[in-house]
Amino acid sequence: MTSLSARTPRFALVAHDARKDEIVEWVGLQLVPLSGMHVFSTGTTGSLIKTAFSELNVTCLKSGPLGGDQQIGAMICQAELDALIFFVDPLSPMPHDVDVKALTRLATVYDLPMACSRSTADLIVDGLLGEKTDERF
Ligand SMILES: O=C(CO)COP(=O)(O)O
Repeated sequence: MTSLSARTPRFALVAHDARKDEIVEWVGLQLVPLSGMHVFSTGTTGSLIKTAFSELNVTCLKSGPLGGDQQIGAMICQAELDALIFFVDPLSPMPHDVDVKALTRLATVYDLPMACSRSTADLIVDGLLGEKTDERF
């Protein structure tokens, strides 16, 4: 087993419009651990996070409806991510619903730690940075 310090954890952070304020707030609460990670994000979510926390290492992909969800899905297939934090809006129809479903499906297929809520996102951060029993690091 390699140690966590062997490489920087890579997190994808994504939120639908109704939950963008929530993900920015969550990032603020997890700023210390996230500072040691490489963050990938869909376009609009990533810009908001970058604006709020310029000290974070954030790579912005395409906006979700323009292919950003699919870019993150491709990263999952290529084992380029360690976790997906995806604050989904369960109450609104989405024009790119198929992309949303494909993304969560791929996270499941590849057994990638995925959180759609703050409490689970906290558990993932704690789990990945706590005592390591996970051979992915
Ligand atoms: O739509 C999204 C995820 O499905 C998020 O995309 P944005 O961060 O570009 O709004």
